[in-house]
Amino acid sequence: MSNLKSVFKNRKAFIPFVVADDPDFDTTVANVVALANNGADIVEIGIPFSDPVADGPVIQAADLRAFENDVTPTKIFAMVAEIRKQTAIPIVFLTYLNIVFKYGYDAFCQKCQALQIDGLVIPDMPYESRTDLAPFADKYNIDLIPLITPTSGHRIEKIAQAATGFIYVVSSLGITGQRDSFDEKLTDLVTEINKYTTIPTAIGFGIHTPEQAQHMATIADGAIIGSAIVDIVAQYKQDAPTHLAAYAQTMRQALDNATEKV
Ligand SMILES: O=P(O)(O)OC[C@@H](O)[C@@H](O)c1c[nH]c2ccccc12
Repeated sequence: MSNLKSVFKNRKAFIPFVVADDPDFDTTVANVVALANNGADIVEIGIPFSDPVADGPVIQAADLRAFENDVTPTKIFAMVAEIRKQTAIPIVFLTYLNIVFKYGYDAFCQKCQALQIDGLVIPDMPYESRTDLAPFADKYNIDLIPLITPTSGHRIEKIAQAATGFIYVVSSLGITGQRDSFDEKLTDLVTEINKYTTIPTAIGFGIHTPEQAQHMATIADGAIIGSAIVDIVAQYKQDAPTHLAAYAQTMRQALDNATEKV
């Protein structure tokens, strides 16, 4: 079984997202370790890209800070190597296809495997375009985590059936960032996905409070939290790890309180 899929067996998954090299190399390492030690089940590490079409202002600003530090995939692989000295937590990269293409599909996936990166989330790679990268992901046992959105419609069946690891359910249309309310139809979307697959689902986009996380975990198998985490990093900079630890514990508790509704 995919390492990622097995994460969801025992509890609702808490999946925080950080931007690599924001505010710096060492703090990124410390942030991931703090999240891992305080209730995260998978950490999503963002590899900044110059044209992040799906990202809202909070994550775009973090990308810019990382670019000021001359972030590159090579530097991020070195960060993960440091992280791996301290935690075995499952990690997925979130990035855009051009980053992987430029590094080389084979070399990138090989490097991921060497660092125990379990999956890739690539928001600008539609399901239909995954065929170039998929053979390399398969070769090195990397899950390509698909995104399903409220407008995926008739494509849901084939996306769900081909999925490995978990499915990233995008809560609402638009860009990343905090939201105050969510469409009631989200439950129907997850129910529809579950008709076609037993792969776990995690909901992301807009979740920032423990109450929202708990609600999402009654609908799906986990919650992905990005901008709220990146905001804490922006605010506390080198002191972020202790603040992230406290936030992670709150989210962990909220997810543990969730009971399955569907
Ligand atoms: O920031 P939010 O609203 O909590 O959403 C998660 C998100 O940040 C993370 O998964 C993500 C960062 N960049 C993305 C681009 C596309 C899809 C998802 C993402």
